[in-house]
Amino acid sequence: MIILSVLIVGGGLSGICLGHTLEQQNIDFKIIDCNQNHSSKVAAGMINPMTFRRMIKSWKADELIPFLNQFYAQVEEKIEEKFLFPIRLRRAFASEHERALWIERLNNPQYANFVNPIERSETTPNYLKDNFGNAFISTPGYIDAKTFMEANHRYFIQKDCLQYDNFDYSALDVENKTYDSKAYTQLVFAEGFQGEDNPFFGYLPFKNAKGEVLTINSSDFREDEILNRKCFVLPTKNGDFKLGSTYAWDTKSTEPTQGAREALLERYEGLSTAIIEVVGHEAGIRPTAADRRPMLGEHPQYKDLFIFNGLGAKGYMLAPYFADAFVKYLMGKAPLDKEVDIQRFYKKHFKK
Ligand SMILES: Cc1cc2nc3c(=O)[nH]c(=O)nc-3n(C[C@H](O)[C@H](O)[C@H](O)COP(=O)(O)OP(=O)(O)OC[C@H]3O[C@@H](n4cnc5c(N)ncnc54)[C@H](O)[C@@H]3O)c2cc1C
Repeated sequence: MIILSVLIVGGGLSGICLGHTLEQQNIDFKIIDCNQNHSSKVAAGMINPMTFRRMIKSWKADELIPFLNQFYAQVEEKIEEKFLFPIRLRRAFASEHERALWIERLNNPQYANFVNPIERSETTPNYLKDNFGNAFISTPGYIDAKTFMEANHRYFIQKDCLQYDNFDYSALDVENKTYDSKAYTQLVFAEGFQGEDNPFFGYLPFKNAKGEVLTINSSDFREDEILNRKCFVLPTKNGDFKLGSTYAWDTKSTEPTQGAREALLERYEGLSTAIIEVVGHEAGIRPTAADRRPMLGEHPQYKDLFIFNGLGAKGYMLAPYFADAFVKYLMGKAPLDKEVDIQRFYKKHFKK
């Protein structure tokens, strides 16, 4: 039997999903988190299985969706908190071309789980600027990110599996596998965008993307659907709505900006006529790899030193599935998918 004691640095979505997966396998673990989250907590938490640009399924959607449905339902039951809200996603087509692609997907059985017939005007909200038609995407809905984070932190703190602290690299002895003089068997860095400053993994091609989201009020919006075209309007359990989101690269600032606020409101004006009031504005940074695939795996020189990062813009969709794959890999049960394994970057950075 393998006895592991895993130290996880970072208690965002990645650290939490790893924690639950390790707990399921009866593996001892501890999460250290500095309690300053700038991604998982501000995320809209939308699960969107389509990539609209080319109107295709997003990467691995067929495997990820059933997995996350089961995973989040189990976590909700375990921690006694509801955070996954099933709701449909209405796509307002951006062009005739997009509408035509949608009709092609409707005739393709491989898309049967995700696409639905084009909506009639009677079922379309009157506030939608509906130039090319619209249709629903079947999705599990959205995760209320703040509830998810707070409830999971409470759960792991109460189990003594999470402590708030800044990870001190100078207290790490990678040769003897100790941190702060305490032994671990494996160490996983799940630090989100701050991973690019990690002294062991900072060489990886991070291409982090800042994102901003507004919280808005409106008495007009339907509360039973997410609306999407160039921006999204997502109802929350508190009765307000999230309007998001922007992308900006090459910045480490987590401050909201006037420019992003204006950009979101301009996109909103192209989507809907409903009167809105802005009541909040948040920013965060999506930890993203240059090739937009997760970055998972072991350091090429230091054994038992791992990274779990790069979940990008669809973390809530990817994390459950890849936490499971990663724990199997830690236990020596299965190799990592080559597309996510950081070995894909070794050649460039390390000679044999
Ligand atoms: C505006 C915005 C909107 C988004 N919308 C969606 C969406 O709708 N759907 C979706 O699926 N995804 C969305 N995402 C993406 C999603 O939020 C990310 O993929 C995911 O949160 C990444 O989680 P993570 O745990 O890897 O990183 P993080 O959430 O950044 O967590 C890393 C954690 O590590 C801790 N940490 C870092 N360094 C240290 C250290 N040295 N010591 C101790 N602790 C440390 C930090 O405090 C933090 O808590 C969005 C992101 C943003 C910014």
